[in-house]
Amino acid sequence: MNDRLVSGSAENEEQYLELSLRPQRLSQYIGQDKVKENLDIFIQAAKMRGETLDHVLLYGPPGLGKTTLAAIIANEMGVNLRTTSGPAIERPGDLAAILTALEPGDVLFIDEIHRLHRSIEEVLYPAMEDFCLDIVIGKGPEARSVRLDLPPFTLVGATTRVGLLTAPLRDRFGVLSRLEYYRESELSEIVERTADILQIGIDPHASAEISRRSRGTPRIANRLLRRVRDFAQVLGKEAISEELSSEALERLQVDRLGLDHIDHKLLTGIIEKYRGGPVGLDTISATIGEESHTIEDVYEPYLLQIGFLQRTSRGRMVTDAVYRHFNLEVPEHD
Ligand SMILES: Nc1ncnc2c1ncn2[C@@H]1O[C@H](COP(=O)(O)OP(=O)(O)OP(=O)(O)O)[C@@H](O)[C@H]1O
Ligand SMILES: [Mg+2]
Repeated sequence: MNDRLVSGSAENEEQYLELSLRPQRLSQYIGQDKVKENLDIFIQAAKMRGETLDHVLLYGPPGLGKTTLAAIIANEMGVNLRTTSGPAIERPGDLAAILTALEPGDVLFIDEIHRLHRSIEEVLYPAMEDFCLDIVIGKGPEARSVRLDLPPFTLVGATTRVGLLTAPLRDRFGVLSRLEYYRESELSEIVERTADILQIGIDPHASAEISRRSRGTPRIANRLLRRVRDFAQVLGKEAISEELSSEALERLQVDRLGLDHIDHKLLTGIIEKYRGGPVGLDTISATIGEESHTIEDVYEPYLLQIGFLQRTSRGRMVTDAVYRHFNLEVPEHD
């Protein structure tokens, strides 16, 4: 799935590139206006009171800027950012070690927080609520619990699957921010900003075209831009013209809505084999050979967002828009 050009997740080498592309301040963070306005107020208020910022949960599809925002929060608060992730914390002791090493006010970023083990979550509850740790020393009848004070800190959690978070954990976040897919105009701004950093010129029509094909996702926009830049470089061009970008995007086989061969397989599969649906997720999964949870987390959200798929109680259905997109005759409805 990671060799997919329009995948929202980051490939390995990409993670390094992204570091240099990440905006550092809230004012440079494009789009997500509501999330930004709220955070701005909460950050200012916390700073005025000289307190730490309340715990923040960021959720939404991959590549929309959760990690970026976590770093911005730390920057704006003027504190250190400590980064870890749900799967990286294997034992309660690992988390205890991280928490006791924090300095007052620090931001602790836990990526993929839905993957934290339950026993580790329980360590987190008193830490988030009362800034303390309850540790058990010894075993059996000798065992006793010791309470350790922690410095006040801000937990920033990120997840693509907020539904998997337990209620007690979710309830301990004071700020819940849902990131949305970006508008085309916002993506164009992001593409132009990135082109600037990469020191290549770009025609506004070209950045608009890249944005249209980026599934509302900055990571994909930046990735398509880099691939288009490769074409420009090889052809010895100093700027990306409209013509060059359309030709390059055509060759990259990302269609005009940013759909690739897997989306095509999924959508035409439902049309050809199940007359447009409804059809169950597991059946789709077997038909196209992708795991159900991958379909649910990775492929489906954007197709739902653009109104190409509908979720019904009896399964998934394609909409008329899909038939039109593939130049197929729209079936009659009764
Ligand atoms: N609002 C934004 N303005 C400018 N660039 C952005 C914005 N949001 C994201 N980006 C760029 O998109 C890329 C991906 O963002 P980021 O890594 O923060 O996404 P993410 O939500 O953490 O993804 P994942 O769920 O895979 O962890 C980064 O290179 C970042 O520079
Ligand atoms: Mg991230």
